[in-house]
Amino acid sequence: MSSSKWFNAVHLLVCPVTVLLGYLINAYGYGTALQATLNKDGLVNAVFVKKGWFWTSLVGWWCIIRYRAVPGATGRGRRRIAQSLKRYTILTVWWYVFTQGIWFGVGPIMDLVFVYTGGHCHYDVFDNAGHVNQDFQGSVTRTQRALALIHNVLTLHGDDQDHHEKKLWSRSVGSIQDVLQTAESANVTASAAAGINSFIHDQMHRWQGPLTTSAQCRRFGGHWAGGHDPSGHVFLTTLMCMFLLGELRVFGRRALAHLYAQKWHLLGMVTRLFDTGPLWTWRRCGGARPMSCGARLWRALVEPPVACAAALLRLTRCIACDHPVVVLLALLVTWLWQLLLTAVASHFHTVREHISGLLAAYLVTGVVYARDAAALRLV
Ligand SMILES: CCCCC/C=C\C/C=C\C/C=C\C/C=C\CCCC(=O)SCCNC(=O)CCNC(=O)[C@H](O)C(C)(C)COP(=O)(O)OP(=O)(O)OC[C@H]1O[C@@H](n2cnc3c(N)ncnc32)[C@H](O)[C@@H]1OP(=O)(O)O
Repeated sequence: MSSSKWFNAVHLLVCPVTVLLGYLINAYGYGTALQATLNKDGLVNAVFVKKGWFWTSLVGWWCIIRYRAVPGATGRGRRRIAQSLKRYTILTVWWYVFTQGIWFGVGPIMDLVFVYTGGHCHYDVFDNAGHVNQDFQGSVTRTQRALALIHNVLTLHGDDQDHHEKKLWSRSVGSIQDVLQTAESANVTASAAAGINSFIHDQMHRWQGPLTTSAQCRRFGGHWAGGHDPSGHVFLTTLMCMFLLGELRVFGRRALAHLYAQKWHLLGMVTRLFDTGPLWTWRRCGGARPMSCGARLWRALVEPPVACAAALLRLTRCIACDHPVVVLLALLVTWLWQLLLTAVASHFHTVREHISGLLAAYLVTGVVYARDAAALRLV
């Protein structure tokens, strides 16, 4: 099988296989340990994955420009960049309309599918036993944050309640206050729980509405539940992996050849990072002309971190400027790892919601790169 066919196979299969692997990990009972490493509010998810199209755009375009065809072939180089820009623009528009919004005031496709299949922004704060509903926000931190927000909105509109609502209003505010102060279950009876939930739901939709997208619902402390919710994470990680692998086809050979040609230079830069241990330096200070104790301590304890920082800076600059394909591959591995975690985290989404997120990204990127396959094969 030629390398081009291999690459084609990897490009087409890596995302579906990663999702399938996640399901197999769950099926064989190893999912719990992996799910424990998952943090919705963690740095990787909040800063990288959720803003992943920005990072993917940045690194992808830097590689496309850095590894563009040799200056001599300007016509072909310009044509390739124009083709990459066309593919990138299609995928960026698709990313936007599927996850961010179709138009001003119109939610993204993933939320429209959800709403039209019966989904809603719920406020089931208390369960039938009068405790805070565990499924309401999924974590204590998020629940506390959501309840504080609901409490502020109810307090702000306390005077807007008519006589009948006043009683419900004070009971709702009181119950939420109990939970916020004691972080335990409020003294809400089962019969009262449903009434309080429905009152909070109506108030939040009245004062903070319309809550018709997952972003608005999340922002105003609601729980996005009840419809078919295509997984935005599966969609986004698949779209990013398919884009990076697709463009790697354009410059991958040249980038990896350049990396291979400088392998010893890079290896030397990496080993120099570790060549600064204090004991190693202390031994070297012995030598023919033994140094004073103070001078040896300076050489052993102060110079090594400085030398290590300088070596790290040189290596970072070399990779970022001369071998950005290393950063692209690191991003690719990160997105695939996050895709695996999302597939393993069965409590976030059903399999069908994963599959709809996957297909939404996969079909568009498949068509975009299949259309350019002939041009890409010649690269
Ligand atoms: C044309 C120019 C050419 C030249 C370009 C040159 C250079 C380019 C340089 C720069 C680029 C400039 C322009 C490029 C164009 C565009 C730039 C893009 C800018 C951005 O990019 S600006 C980002 C704005 N956008 C946000 O700021 C985030 C908004 N948000 C979302 O867009 C969604 O969020 C999404 C889609 C990320 C996920 O959608 P979703 O929420 O539906 O996800 P899903 O339902 O699957 O997950 C259910 C729950 O499980 C949790 N979960 C699942 N898997 C998990 C895992 N593995 N680890 C931890 N938690 C996980 C989730 O965190 C979630 O929990 P929760 O939502 O409560 O956190």
